[in-house]
Amino acid sequence: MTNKPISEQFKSIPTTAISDAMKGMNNLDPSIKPLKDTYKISGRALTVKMPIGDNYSVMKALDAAEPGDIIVIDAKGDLSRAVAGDFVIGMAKALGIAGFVVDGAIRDLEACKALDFPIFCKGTTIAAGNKAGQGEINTAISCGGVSIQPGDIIVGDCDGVTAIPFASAEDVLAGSLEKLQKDDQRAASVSEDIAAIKKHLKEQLAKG
Ligand SMILES: O=C([O-])CC(=O)C(=O)O
Repeated sequence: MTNKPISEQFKSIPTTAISDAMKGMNNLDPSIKPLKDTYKISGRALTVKMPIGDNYSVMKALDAAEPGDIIVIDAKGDLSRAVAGDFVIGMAKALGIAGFVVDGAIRDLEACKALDFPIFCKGTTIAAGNKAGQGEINTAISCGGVSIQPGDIIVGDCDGVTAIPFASAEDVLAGSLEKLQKDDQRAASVSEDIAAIKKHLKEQLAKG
């Protein structure tokens, strides 16, 4: 047994195994991708709901965040205004925030990559957001087509981002570990043995 918080126990598990354990139900839209393939995040969601183009509430989120939180932003899929650039991301990194997941865009791509802070987003843009004072933090949001509650567990890697409702985290963890073990057994059962591969394919095709 481990004493690690459950949100950290997902860090070594690929999103694909977590997705399989949840039957693919809570994966964010695949257009939300890491800026670098090496990024892997796992932590509790601090949610942000912002009107298109107004990133005031992202500042509120930075102010409220605890180290290890993942800022998950419902930016309504807008790609015309950035929710953050290298200045905001630099502050997030210094505060110990574990990552940004955005249904929208960031800017200052080169500088953001140089900060080596895990950002998962739909794209990049040039224009900054306004800070008009609207938006909410820590309320239920929809990000990338998935409902996310504050405190849900967010896991992201090179394949994308998935959200685990906190109440089902123990079950999903057990299901993901079981799936990983099955995947290993399946791979070992065929290895590079052509006869074993043919047998496996025959069994799969017989199910069709
Ligand atoms: O301040 C902003 O809203 C976006 C920005 O340019 C930065 O974070 O560098």
